Amino acid sequence: MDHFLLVCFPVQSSINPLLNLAHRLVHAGAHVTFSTTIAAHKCMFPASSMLDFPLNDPHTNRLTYFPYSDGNNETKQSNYFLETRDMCRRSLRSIASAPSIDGRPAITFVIYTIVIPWVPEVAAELGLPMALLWTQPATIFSIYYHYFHGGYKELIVSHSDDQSYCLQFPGVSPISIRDLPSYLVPKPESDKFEEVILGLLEEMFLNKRTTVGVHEIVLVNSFHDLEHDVFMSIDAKLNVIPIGPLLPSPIDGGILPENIVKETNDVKEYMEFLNRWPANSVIYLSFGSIYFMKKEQNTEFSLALRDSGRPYLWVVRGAKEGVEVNESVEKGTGLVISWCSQVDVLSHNAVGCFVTHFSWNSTLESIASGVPMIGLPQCSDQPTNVELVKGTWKNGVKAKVGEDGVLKSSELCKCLETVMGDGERGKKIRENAKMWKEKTSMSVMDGGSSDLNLMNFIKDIAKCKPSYV
Ligand SMILES: O=c1ccn([C@@H]2O[C@H](COP(=O)(O)OP(=O)(O)O[C@H]3O[C@H](CO)[C@@H](O)[C@H](O)[C@H]3O)[C@@H](O)[C@H]2O)c(=O)[nH]1
Repeated sequence: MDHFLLVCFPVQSSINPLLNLAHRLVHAGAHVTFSTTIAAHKCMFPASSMLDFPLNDPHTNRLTYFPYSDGNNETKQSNYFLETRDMCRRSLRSIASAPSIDGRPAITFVIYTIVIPWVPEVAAELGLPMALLWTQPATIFSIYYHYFHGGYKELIVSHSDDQSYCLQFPGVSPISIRDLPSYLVPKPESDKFEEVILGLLEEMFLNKRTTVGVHEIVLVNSFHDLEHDVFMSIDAKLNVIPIGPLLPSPIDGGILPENIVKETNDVKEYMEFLNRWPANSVIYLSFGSIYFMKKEQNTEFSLALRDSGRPYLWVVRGAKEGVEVNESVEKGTGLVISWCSQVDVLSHNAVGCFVTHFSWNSTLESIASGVPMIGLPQCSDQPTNVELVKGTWKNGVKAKVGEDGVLKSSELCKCLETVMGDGERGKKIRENAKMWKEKTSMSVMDGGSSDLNLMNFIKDIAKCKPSYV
């Protein structure tokens, strides 16, 4: 049986799906070593010290946590993009090339998440086969792929004055330039952060030694029915395999380690809050693990929540600027918390709507729970994801943001009424959400398309001759 080394970019949105994949591989009988930075590892296991490496999972003897060092072992804020690359590479090489890890066989296969292109370099140096875990929709993969390989870059640049210009990517509904992943949209002023990310993506898509470059295996956190046309249109030699959704929940009886974001709330408090409300009545607001909404936006949210008259659970990370403790909170109809187990919240039947920024894990988790969405995309893949929700899956709406970039309370109230109210559109959206929930569970059940794909991937690794649906 193979021993997989799973390597992760140190953010919640990469750790959650990769950790779920680790559990699935273990469930299938494989050995797994899970590796992220030491700083992120310490957040996952606050009680352990550096001397604990490698750390065995308490629930299975086939899963080990063995972090790599990026030279900054105390904070996950390090600049892990460029400066620390050599350090990461050296540290990972010593893990990947160890003759055995804690008495287990040596590593035989490497799986890595996006924006860490030095991982496939290490795997290639050591002669280890590898796969990329793409943690965004297949649609986004296809768009980037054709941007770098199919002449779309030139097309976008030549139409940079007209962001309503429509592009047709294979398998993707026509999409205007403004709705593309934000890193691809030409901007009047350069944005250093976006340029760095785009550079890393370009490296990954063009480097012949990486998975995407040598046309090996790309595992996607999505499922066949959700993005059927895209999966059918992607070049077969790429071996793009849907195995999702990879949701942050234990599947082998184990308990997942704590979230890397340290802010935690008393689980009992918010679950008890949800228990008090009837089915589909509560608005849940949360914006992932990276973005902070500005004060003006939180003020508008506070007003909308008060005016909507509906109960709500609102996750506000960090300072609660602009979050007004209004009447609703005093009356006990609203709860503002710093963090929650989102999958548990979304699968609670009291939750009737998710106000989100359409990051991919949140979107998939909402789809899997059958919860309709309202959203205000911020950047990255989010502007494209919202088009899929609104136009293709029809299980949510995009809120209209004002010219100052703020979603006004009146507009949010309108969206809430559309999605949660008695109108025909809301009914249709809720029906679609339910339909996608069923399709999701069919894809991951024993014998479902994602389940079969993962099992075939595991079986075929040795043969290197995959056959997937
Ligand atoms: O209170 C909370 C808030 C979040 N989460 C979890 O944290 C993860 C957050 O991931 P995601 O929803 O994808 O949000 P971001 O952290 O914003 O995701 C980044 O990474 C994603 C995957 O690459 C991209 O789609 C996004 O655009 C990018 O912002 C999810 O699994 C959530 O369930 C919780 O458990 N509790």
